[in-house]
Amino acid sequence: MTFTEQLAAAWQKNNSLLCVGLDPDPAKFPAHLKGRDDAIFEFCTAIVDATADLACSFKPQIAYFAARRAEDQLEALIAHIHEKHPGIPVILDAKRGDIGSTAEQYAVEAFERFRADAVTVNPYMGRDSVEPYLAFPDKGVILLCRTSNAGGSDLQFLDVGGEKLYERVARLAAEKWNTTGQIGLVVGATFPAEIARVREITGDMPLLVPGIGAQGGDIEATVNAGKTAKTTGLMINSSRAILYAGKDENYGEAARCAALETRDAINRYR
Ligand SMILES: O=C(O)c1cc(=O)[nH]c(=O)n1[C@@H]1O[C@H](COP(=O)(O)O)[C@@H](O)[C@H]1O
Repeated sequence: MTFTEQLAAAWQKNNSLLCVGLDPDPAKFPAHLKGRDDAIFEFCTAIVDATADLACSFKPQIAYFAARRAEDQLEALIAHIHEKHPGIPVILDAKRGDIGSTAEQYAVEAFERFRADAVTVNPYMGRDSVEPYLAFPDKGVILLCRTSNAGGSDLQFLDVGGEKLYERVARLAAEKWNTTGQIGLVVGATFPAEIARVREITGDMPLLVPGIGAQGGDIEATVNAGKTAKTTGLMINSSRAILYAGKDENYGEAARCAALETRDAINRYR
């Protein structure tokens, strides 16, 4: 099954457009996990097990693992998701971008080492920097387009011959690069007008939309701007608001409540 087929099945099965982001910060872990060698794995698997039936995808952010020499725990976490919750795609958030020969190694890292179903990629270096990921036909490649941070406008809003740079990225992706149907785009929930514009340019392309929850993006505006005719098409990511909803041993339950509330809030506007 390809990433897009898996995602479509998960949207249906869990009646959910919610992507649960896995950004484990040990400084925010409950006290009973502190000091444990496997704390990151333990923390994340409890969140995954508590929310898997409410999510359309999981998105581990690689920096949170690499910064603590915990790539082995990331491997084990993704293996756990595939084994215990088959059918829920894993997007490795790595935001890679480099010349083709190096991109080939990043693709092997994401898809063979970590066994992710999709990876986030920075399109700044152009088509040949994206192609090595597309060589894995079952995998998804999610390109940064209009990011959720304020500074995203520094470059993404530049005029490039009558359109903004993020619009050019969306158009290149939809009209030229997506010959195999593997590409998706990142568009921040903090910019609903741009979500609508990207949807207009890209048809039914899956959009990863971070920025609700901790970054304050509006769920109603996000869903209205980004949903497709089938009322899907979105992976609306929330990380901190779910991960750290609880502070003690019951953090899994608290995460489940936050995920349920978010999934249902999203569904109200579909
Ligand atoms: O690619 C991403 O996932 C991403 C793109 C973007 O424009 N903005 C953004 O916040 N993200 C990621 O989405 C997550 C947002 O986390 P919360 O703000 O805690 O929900 C982090 O892992 C970010 O790295």
